[in-house]
Amino acid sequence: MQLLVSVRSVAEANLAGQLSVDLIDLKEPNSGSLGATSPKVWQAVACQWHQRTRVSLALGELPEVVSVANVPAEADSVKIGLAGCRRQPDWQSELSTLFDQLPNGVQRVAVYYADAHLADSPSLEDVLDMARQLECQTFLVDTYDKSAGAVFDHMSPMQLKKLRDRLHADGLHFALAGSLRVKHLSSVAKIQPDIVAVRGAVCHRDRTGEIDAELLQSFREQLRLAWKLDRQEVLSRS
Ligand SMILES: O=C[C@H](O)COP(=O)(O)O
Repeated sequence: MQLLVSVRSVAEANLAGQLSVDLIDLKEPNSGSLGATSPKVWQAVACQWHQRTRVSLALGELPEVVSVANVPAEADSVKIGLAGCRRQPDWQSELSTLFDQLPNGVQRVAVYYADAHLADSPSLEDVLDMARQLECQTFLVDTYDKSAGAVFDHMSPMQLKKLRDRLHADGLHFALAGSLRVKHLSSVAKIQPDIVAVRGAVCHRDRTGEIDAELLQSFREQLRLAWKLDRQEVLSRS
């Protein structure tokens, strides 16, 4: 299990990097669930950190992404949200065109919004189909409307566990996000995603505040403990 932390600036990326998170994810929280930071920040962070940790980029929602020309080759992966695409017939081919323009080696993340009805985004089956067709390496479940609860308000742990099994059978990594908090970690540990992705839980106030080193360290420790406890329970039952 790896920890991804979304950061909005070079300073926050440096903090997350110094605390050895597994993935530094660049994202502007004031611009929505997958809001993009500037290409200048992508470049600076990817160049500085790519040899020590993976750097992922949020590029925004598909209808507003016009180009991926500024994505640095040092980035590990990119994700593009699908809000507003549910009734757009060409969303998959538009996404495919953008993915094909990425620098070699930059991985593709498929994004499914658990609150798809609020995002007007494609269904789970449609996003799964796209992930296979466009050869995505990771499948992210996140929430679009951060004021409408956490991921578990839209999908049950059982649904997420079944999804993880399907993704693993297809050779995809599973990343789980959506206003995850310490109180959710025992459920998260049972689901066993490959990547746990957060921002709000490790910020002052809310996800638009600043990342706090102590909150980040404490969240990571709680995640480690929840994982350990779950593994012990599994072993004791077997
Ligand atoms: O990719 C992960 C997201 O940035 C999670 O943000 P959140 O924890 O505030 O929902």
